[in-house]
Amino acid sequence: MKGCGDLYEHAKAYLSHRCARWARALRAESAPASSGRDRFLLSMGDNEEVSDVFRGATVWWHSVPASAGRHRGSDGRDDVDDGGRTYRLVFHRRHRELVVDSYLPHVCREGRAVMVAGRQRKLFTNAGGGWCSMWRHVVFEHPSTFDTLAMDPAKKREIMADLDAFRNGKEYYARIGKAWKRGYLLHGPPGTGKSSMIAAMANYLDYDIYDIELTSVATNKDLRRMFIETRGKSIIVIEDIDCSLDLTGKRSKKKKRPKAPTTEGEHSSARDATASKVTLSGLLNFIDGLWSACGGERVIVLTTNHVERLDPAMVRRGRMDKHIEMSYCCFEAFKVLARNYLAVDAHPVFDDVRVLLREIDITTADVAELLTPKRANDGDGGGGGVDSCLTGLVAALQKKAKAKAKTGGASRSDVVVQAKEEIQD
Ligand SMILES: Nc1ncnc2c1ncn2[C@@H]1O[C@H](COP(=O)(O)OP(=O)(O)OP(=O)(O)O)[C@@H](O)[C@H]1O
Repeated sequence: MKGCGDLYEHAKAYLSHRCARWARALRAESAPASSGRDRFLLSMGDNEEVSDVFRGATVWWHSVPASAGRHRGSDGRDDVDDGGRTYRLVFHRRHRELVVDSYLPHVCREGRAVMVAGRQRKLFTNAGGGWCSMWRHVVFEHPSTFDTLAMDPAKKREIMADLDAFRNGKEYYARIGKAWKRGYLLHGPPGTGKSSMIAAMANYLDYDIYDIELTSVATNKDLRRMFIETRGKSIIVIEDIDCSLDLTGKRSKKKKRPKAPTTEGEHSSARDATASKVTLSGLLNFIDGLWSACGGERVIVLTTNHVERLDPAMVRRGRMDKHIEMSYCCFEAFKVLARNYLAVDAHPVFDDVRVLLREIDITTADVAELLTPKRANDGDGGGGGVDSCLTGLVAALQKKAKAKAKTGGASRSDVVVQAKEEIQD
């Protein structure tokens, strides 16, 4: 049946959902006052039977344990099963067309919806296990969404439209003969929201995340194996790709002296990178070699603070299809933060902030921190908390503007600084 590849799983989810609804209805009838919880999971036990009515036709689902033998239909195929338990569907022969053409697709649709609604997304990682190319996971619960992400709304809409086109593009990719995957390169200074963007993308698409610590992957072969073990509907992330390994030029086998690491993080990455035998060509194969087409529906995201350090082969279009610059905080991004952190859309200092942000490079993380209420009731959308956060931000921006003026001459924001000083005098 078209589009019902996981019929057993869909039927199982559908039946659990039906059972739960019936149980709720029964409980409401017998003890309405005690119906506090409305979410619980039920499933059919072995040898149980559940009936269902669809457009006036009654059907019966039987749950058959593995040991009871698998029923082989006239077409030589098993009943709906996962290699263990089987569901056998019984109905009157006059309903055959209705069941095959309408009821089973309905079960698939509903079952899939139940699975999506109840699915816990996962964050997989290979980090922390030494030379380990095994995935371990935790439940993914990052709260970042495109609503909370501070950036230019037009850019945000463009990215969301791009993700929609990808998610709905199965047939398109098949038609043009391209693997169903898309590469995003997120670049920009630290603290501008690259990780937040990845979490927002995962929440928007409802995908799992595979976060690869490249320095913990021993060889190209391990990297390929890890890719094969990832599932569809996932985002595969390699953060800080520029300091993960010395990938520049390894493809051409030139001996390049690695850049001297500057931070402790870069020191340890450099140590691990020396030990890892993953090469640029291994990584390029991982991103879009033949193996990378297996399974489909994968987004690959690379992040870097130094896009200029990356090998052009790695970031060329077709491999990294969309380059997204996460830049310093602009006024539009500030407005998102002000709404989310302080519940304000307008304030007398907004004009000052607009002028200052045009001149001053400040990360979104820094602005977010300055807008974080410092006392319990500050963030309730009114009162002194809002004023003190916003004036604190303006003061910080003015300080930066002054420092910039000292080193680089006057700027438009000096006008604001001067005006403020005049008022204070
Ligand atoms: N664009 C943004 N929108 C909302 N919050 C942001 C944004 N940028 C930064 N932040 C805030 O700053 C924190 C750090 O941001 P994030 O980790 O996403 O930045 P990053 O660019 O990935 O940094 P790094 O390059 O150091 O990994 C986030 O937890 C969030 O609170």
